[in-house]
Amino acid sequence: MSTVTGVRGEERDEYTKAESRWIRRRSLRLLGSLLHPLRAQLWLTMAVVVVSTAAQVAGPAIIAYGIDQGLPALMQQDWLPVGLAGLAYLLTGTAGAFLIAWYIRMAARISQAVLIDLRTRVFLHTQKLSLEFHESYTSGRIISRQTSDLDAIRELMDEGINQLVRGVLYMLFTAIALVWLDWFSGLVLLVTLLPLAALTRWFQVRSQKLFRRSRVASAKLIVQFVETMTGIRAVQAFRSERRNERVFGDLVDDYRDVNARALGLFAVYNPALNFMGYVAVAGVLLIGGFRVADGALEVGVLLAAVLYTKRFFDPMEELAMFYNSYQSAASALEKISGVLEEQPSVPDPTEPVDLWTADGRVRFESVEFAYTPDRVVLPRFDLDVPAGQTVALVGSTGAGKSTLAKLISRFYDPSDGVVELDGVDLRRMHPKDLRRAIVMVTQEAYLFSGSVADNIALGKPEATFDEIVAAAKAVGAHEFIEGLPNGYDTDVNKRGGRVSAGQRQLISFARAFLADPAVLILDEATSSLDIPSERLVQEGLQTLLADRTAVIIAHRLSTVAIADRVLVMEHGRIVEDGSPADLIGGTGRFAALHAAWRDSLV
Ligand SMILES: Nc1ncnc2c1ncn2[C@@H]1O[C@H](COP(=O)(O)OP(=O)(O)OP(=O)(O)O)[C@@H](O)[C@H]1O
Repeated sequence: MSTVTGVRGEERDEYTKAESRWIRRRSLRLLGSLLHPLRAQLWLTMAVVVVSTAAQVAGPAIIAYGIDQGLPALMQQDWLPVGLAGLAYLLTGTAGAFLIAWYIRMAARISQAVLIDLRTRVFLHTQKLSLEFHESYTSGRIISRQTSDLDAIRELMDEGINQLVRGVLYMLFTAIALVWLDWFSGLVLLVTLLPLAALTRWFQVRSQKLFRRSRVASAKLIVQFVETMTGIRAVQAFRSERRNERVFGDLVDDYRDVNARALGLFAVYNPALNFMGYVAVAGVLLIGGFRVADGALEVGVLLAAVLYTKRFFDPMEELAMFYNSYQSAASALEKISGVLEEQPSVPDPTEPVDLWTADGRVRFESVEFAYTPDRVVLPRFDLDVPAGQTVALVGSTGAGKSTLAKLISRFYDPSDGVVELDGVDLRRMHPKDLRRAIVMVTQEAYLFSGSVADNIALGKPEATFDEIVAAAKAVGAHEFIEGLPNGYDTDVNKRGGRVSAGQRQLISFARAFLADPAVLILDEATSSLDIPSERLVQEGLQTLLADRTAVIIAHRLSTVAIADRVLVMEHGRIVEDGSPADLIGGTGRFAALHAAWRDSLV
């Protein structure tokens, strides 16, 4: 069922029967795996709710006994039956209340356990998924999974199931009690149930469609919100607030319309439900009344029948609501189970090769790469980077530089051929060894919330403070860090702790220096730095590159100059390969590029 495996087909409105079945099974499997560890508690909770509902339903039958048996006896000065009835009523009521309290508490505990398990699974799993997944599945969608979808499931677990179990049991026991007490009144109730079933079906079909559309509309709102906020710099730079306002306004309108229509359905269904309840009670009372007059029915039984009929309709409204929270939760579970079904496209090896210390020789052998099968981005090529060499990758935008870098860091696997580190296929290396041996420093030099020291220590979590300071000193970051309000303890994402683009890079250099990988891949920031910052970064870079293999996606002339070797890429091919001096002296593309660069500096 490749059309709906993982997150494929998630955005679709309609599915074929086979696809729906596949998705439903996947959701059920997930639900099963979540509930399995809790099965003992589940059984106990079920037992408690059954007994407590039975205790609650016993009320009217006890009243009937009290009236029909107790009152005549009381007239004969025998107060025992009435006393017994009163006591039994009180006892069942008290027991029912205590058991319900117990049930609610246990149900809440189960629902909390399930939700925390699910939330953790989604977080850990999405974190583990390869870059390929995250490049196409936007953060807006992931946030939707973690927020509104988990909320929908929480709502169902906390309120919906509670209502369903208690409601269904209540109706079932009430119906049984009614039939047992007086089957004829049961028959009257049954007759009113037929139009009610038709009405409920009508409501379900309509509300299902509308609620599905409402969920799609709300997910779109979240995605639009997240995209605008993540791109807030571009939004403000291009003054696209107006446009976003319009798009957001349209989405809000859609959302409001569809919700208004869904709520309109309740405006029909709920009053109709109430009305049917009144009709049923009137029917039971009228027919029962005649039978009492005929002496075919006792008054107490009639009263109990009326009470049962009335109570039968009580949970109905909540059950109709349940259907919608069930729908939301089911669709949320479908999506979450899809995300959890996704597998990392770069799987961990089953039998990893031991490569504790790496020298840093990188080799591409007969490698070909395509993101999608229909378009080869890197046509077949070989490349050998000896240990310790600094290679600068240059080329026009879209030439494939980042793609090559991503293959070395194994964010992707080649479509064909092998990428090796010290003669070992990257696919056979343990992820821990791989991450220790090969580190990629990305353009944006991402800093996480926390202190500067924490951010540097990401490179080596067990590092001592002295090691952190030594790393910062080595790349020339120590001085500016000392100058921050709280030095190494400054929180980088708090007001006052903000650091400049160049400083950000220095921190990420210190992080990489501390990690001390055999191979460093660096996507140089394109944003231009002022001259002092540029010099600082350049010096930091030199220290960082010493004694290791380095592949730099170079955007600066000064960086290319310190490289041992330059690779010029064009349309996915390496078109020139040589030392900077040789290439500058030649007549190739790099010579032209270099001349243009130099001119731009004048
Ligand atoms: N995740 C992706 N899915 C599909 N195609 C991609 C993906 N990433 C890049 N490409 C395509 O692969 C080609 C090479 O892109 P790549 O990012 O490697 O270029 P680059 O040389 O690093 O460019 P730049 O200097 O602009 O970053 C481009 O044509 C791009 O459209």
